[in-house]
Amino acid sequence: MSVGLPTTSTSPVIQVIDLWMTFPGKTAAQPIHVLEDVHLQIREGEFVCIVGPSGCGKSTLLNIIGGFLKQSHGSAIVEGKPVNGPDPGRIFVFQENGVFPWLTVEDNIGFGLLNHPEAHRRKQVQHYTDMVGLTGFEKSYPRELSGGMRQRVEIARALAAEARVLYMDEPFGALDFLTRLKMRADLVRIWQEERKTIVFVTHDIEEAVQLADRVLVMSRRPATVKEEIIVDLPRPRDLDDSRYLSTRDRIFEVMGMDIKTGAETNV
Ligand SMILES: Nc1ncnc2c1ncn2[C@@H]1O[C@H](COP(=O)(O)OP(=O)(O)OP(=O)(O)O)[C@@H](O)[C@H]1O
Repeated sequence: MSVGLPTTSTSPVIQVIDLWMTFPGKTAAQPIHVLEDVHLQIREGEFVCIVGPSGCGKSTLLNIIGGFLKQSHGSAIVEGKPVNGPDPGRIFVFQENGVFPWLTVEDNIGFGLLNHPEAHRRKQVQHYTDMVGLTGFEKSYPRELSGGMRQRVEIARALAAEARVLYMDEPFGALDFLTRLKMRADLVRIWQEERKTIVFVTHDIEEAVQLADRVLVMSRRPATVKEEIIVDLPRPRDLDDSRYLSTRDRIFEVMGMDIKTGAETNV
């Protein structure tokens, strides 16, 4: 399925055309076909979540768009050019352990600005430290912070480095439930202030509906984009709103899961 842009959109910042990915298996006769015929477009400033069954290839797709893996076939075009390796303007935020343990919060956040004038660096660091709610912790080391605070450091570091695109792979996956809820709300606020393009991979369908402009639902492996669901709801989203709940239920349905029991259905 080809998924695209709302009709009012400008040209896409990310474009994936007929993308296939196969990993060599343990033997040449058993290659692992992961992605097949993936097409997608993401416009500047859009917040897109990718969901799908475990092991279907979500991280693989993100790693190809991010320049860490080379596809077997097809094109990944970002900011008008074929992806040919990572780019400092497009930053990954992973589940955990992305911060440098030997640097303080402020040095972590300012890490991408080492070549910039000191005054600019300090201003950026303070601005993003405040934005992610870490004011007062500038001199702390990561070991002195909670998991949620460490994720805030990572997000602030990406923003301070003036990333235009954020690739987020289960960034809140290691956090407890309440911290996840808080981080989601904060990420929405930050995205509304910054309007970066965000591509966010998650297992969590509720998280996707809470965050995204569009949710891309992938099929089982070899995966393609099975359906795109537009989440046209005002933010911050009311998790009891019937439209929120019906969007969530639709994604469960597309994924072939029974919302009440978690059992797979025959979709
Ligand atoms: N470098 C690799 N070499 C061989 N196989 C790989 C490699 N990377 C991923 N795979 C395989 O590709 C498939 C897709 O993996 P991927 O991590 O992209 O899925 P995912 O949807 O992100 O998974 P999850 O939801 O569990 O995080 C898996 O079967 C995995 O074992």
